[in-house]
Amino acid sequence: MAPPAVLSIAGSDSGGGAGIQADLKAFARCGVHGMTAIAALTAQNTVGVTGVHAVPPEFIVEQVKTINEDIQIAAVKIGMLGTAATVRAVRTALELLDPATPVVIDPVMVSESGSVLLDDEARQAIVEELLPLATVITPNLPEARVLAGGEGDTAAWARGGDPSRDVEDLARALHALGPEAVVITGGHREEVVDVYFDGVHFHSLTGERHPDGAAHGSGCTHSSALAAHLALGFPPLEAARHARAIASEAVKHGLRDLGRGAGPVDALNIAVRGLTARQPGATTPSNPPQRT
Ligand SMILES: Nc1ncnc2c1ncn2[C@@H]1O[C@H](COP(=O)(O)OP(=O)(O)O)[C@@H](O)[C@H]1O
Ligand SMILES: Cc1ncc(COP(=O)(O)O)c(N)n1
Repeated sequence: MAPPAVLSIAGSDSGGGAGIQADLKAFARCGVHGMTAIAALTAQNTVGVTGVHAVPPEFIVEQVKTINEDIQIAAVKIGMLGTAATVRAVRTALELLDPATPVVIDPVMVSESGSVLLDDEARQAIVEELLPLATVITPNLPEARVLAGGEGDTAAWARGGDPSRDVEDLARALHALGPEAVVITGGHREEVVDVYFDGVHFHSLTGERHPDGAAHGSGCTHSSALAAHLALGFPPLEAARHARAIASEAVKHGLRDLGRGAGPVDALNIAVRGLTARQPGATTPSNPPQRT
């Protein structure tokens, strides 16, 4: 029997750390088939984003429509969207799907390296067009503050929004925007606790804090793992617990020395696989092949 097939509608990170590239690794880690509708292209490395290229809205819809005509989509994860036109295209695409399809929205605003990935009109469009359709939304703490603030702009990220609002207060405000459940992820807090709220109960999802320096893509990995577990049949709270554990493990195995900036998470622990697969005498970056 084929594994569940999960769709990521998100941006491409050319450096392979976050976005679609992290999503596919997380899907593979969870044992689901990954599919993609690329919503934006970024020229990006671990240090920053030098350019963003929007995808024509009708082509975003076409990617989803074509998949949906042939493959049963067991869950959707939505990541970086960038512009309001892209948000509206994603809304149109979601309307093509079975309304029972679980939808996880990671409202990506700013990269780990500090580049703004969502304009203000798009942020408002996400609140109005997408959050009411979500099964689970997964903002990190600064994103939660900006979304719950209503007013303000994405640059409020840098100022941290209103720090006086506690996490539970923020989760209540975000739940009122329409999603069935909210997970405020904990990577930006001293204690890495993800706070889950389903409109009635709060749950603290705890675990070890792994060293900083390799969390680029942690939010993408988390939301993709959550969508994968919904596709595998887990209830949202259990899916969020698994997602926290998988994202945390990906931070632990993150590629801290890959570039000059925050290293990418690694949900597949590729470095260890490479070491075990490498044959004695095989070429390594410190022993490059000679040009003839
Ligand atoms: N240093 C860390 N140690 C363990 N888990 C982490 C760490 N940083 C982030 N995580 C986990 O990764 C997931 C994504 O969190 P976060 O970093 O807040 O998202 P984002 O990448 O959107 O800022 C969460 O489940 C969080 O608990
Ligand atoms: C295409 C794309 N999508 C999402 C992120 C956010 O991930 P992070 O905050 O870990 O940099 C990113 N940097 N690039």
